Amino acid sequence: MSVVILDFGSQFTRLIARRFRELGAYSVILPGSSSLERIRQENPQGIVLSGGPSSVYDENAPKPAPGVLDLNIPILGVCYGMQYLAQQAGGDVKRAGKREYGKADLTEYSGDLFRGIQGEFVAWMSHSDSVTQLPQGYEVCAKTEDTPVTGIQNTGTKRYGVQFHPEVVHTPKGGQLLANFLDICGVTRDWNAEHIVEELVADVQKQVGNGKVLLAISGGVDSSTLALLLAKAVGERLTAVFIDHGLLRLGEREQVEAALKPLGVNLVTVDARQQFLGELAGVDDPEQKRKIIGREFIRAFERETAKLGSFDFLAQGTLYPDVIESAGGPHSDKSGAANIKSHHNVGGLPEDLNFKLVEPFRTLFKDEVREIARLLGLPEHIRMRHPFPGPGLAIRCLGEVTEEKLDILRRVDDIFISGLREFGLYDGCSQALAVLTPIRSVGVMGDERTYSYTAALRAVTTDDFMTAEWARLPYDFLATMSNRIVNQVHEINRVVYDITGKPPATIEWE
Ligand SMILES: Nc1ncnc2c1ncn2[C@@H]1O[C@H](COP(=O)(O)OP(=O)(O)OP(=O)(O)O)[C@@H](O)[C@H]1O
Ligand SMILES: O=c1[nH]c(=O)c2[nH+]cn([C@@H]3O[C@H](COP(=O)(O)O)[C@@H](O)[C@H]3O)c2[nH]1
Ligand SMILES: NC(=O)CC[C@H](N)C(=O)O
Ligand SMILES: [Mg+2]
Repeated sequence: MSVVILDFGSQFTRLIARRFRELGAYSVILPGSSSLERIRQENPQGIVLSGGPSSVYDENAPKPAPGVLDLNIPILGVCYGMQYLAQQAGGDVKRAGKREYGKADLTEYSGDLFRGIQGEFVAWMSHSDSVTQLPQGYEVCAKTEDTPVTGIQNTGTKRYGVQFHPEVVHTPKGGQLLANFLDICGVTRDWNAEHIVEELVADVQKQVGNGKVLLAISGGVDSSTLALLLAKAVGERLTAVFIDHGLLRLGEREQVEAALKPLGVNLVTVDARQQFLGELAGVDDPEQKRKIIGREFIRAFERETAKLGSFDFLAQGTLYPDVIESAGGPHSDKSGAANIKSHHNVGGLPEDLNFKLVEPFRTLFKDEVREIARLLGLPEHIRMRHPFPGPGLAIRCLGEVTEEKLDILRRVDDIFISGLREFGLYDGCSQALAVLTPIRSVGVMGDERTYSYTAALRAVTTDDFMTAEWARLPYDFLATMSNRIVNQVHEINRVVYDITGKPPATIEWE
């Protein structure tokens, strides 16, 4: 039993599934054009038609397969999905006079979808088309000032539509609306992290059969959690490989080895410092750096495979944000989204990959992986560790990466991160980092002129790393950090704090 989400290309389709998971409901995302037979295999109790970039009146507008709308189960259309429902039932959809983008207040709302919801309802909008004529059998159940038809319902056939996106966090009461839809469908809400683990274990076993799995492990949250999951799924047929690419932080190799030991996973550490730094020499373009790192990771795994015996499968702790940001690359999803940066484990992978990838977390978000980690008993200090990107300090050393710059950055980073812990601020940030910029500026120290590098500090708060706010760290703390860095790292004479959110910036600088 499930809810089937038909995807018409919205950026937020995965968020619908995510909200259902949070509400304890099992859902499956299928392409919008899936056949009726395929949809029936999932035994759905309800269907969601997602949003999407097309307009329903376009000649080639994507549509659900014939018969889907005749299924005798509740259907919720979101944005494009609502416009499609309205059009199919004989209503009209046109480019609106007033487009809505961002937050809008519902001026009126009522009906089954809004049961139990009171007070103001802030709805996040992203549309240029609107339902201009209500189809027969439907009534309006929500309005905004600019869009008189913002919600529609046909309680007889149990067809519902909303013009806004209930799945995004910027629609604060959207979760309640989706919960109401689940109730209308009669979905039992007993889906939880335990089920997810069972399902992931079964999927891995099905994919891998009797094969051997090499796990790319970094000591980070995702790959450490994956180690525990894979140990459950394939037991002894698992070998974890940790690459020291020379781009790690101060003392990180020893710390990771010590932290992973108690997990009881068969761990091999590979010293690939020369190889990575050699390949990166002279390269200053961020995308090129990322691609080189992605490729060298794979080459390092291949060399280990040659030593350790054959491995068909390479497991990585890839998450959904890595996939969506790497869109368009050789190992990314063909979602039509823009390429923001090639994450080393997705868009940065070489075309000639000789492993089959095992990536059970590919559709999940960080906080969900942390829930799985809790269930699998990952120690808290690993579970709540800030993420550290696979390309490591290479993407925080802007421009060309050299041993000298890495050494400077390591010392700055260590002062900042230890400082956050010392002042009890580490857990309040989702991620913190230091960047070595290529900017040199004039300073005065000990009455002498200096002409040295600028370091940037960055700390953000976020749930899912898709969007982020810069952390409001106390001025006194920042002052202490600036002081310590300039005093202890002689190559730095200026420290700045990054006060940009994501968007418009990203978390890493490259
Ligand atoms: N030094 C490394 N050695 C081996 N594999 C690595 C290394 N760094 C990253 N990886 C692989 O790349 C994947 C993606 O890295 P990413 O940093 O997103 O995840 P993570 O390190 O597991 O967790 P976190 O996001 O908490 O740092 C990892 O899950 C792991 O499979
Ligand atoms: O393993 C990784 N390989 C990569 O290539 C990579 N690029 C960014 N990140 C991490 O992803 C999150 C979002 O980062 P951005 O806002 O910079 O895109 C942040 O947590 C980043 O640290 C990476 N992790
Ligand atoms: N977010 C959406 O689903 C948008 C639907 C349609 N393209 C519109 O502009 O109204
Ligand atoms: Mg990491």
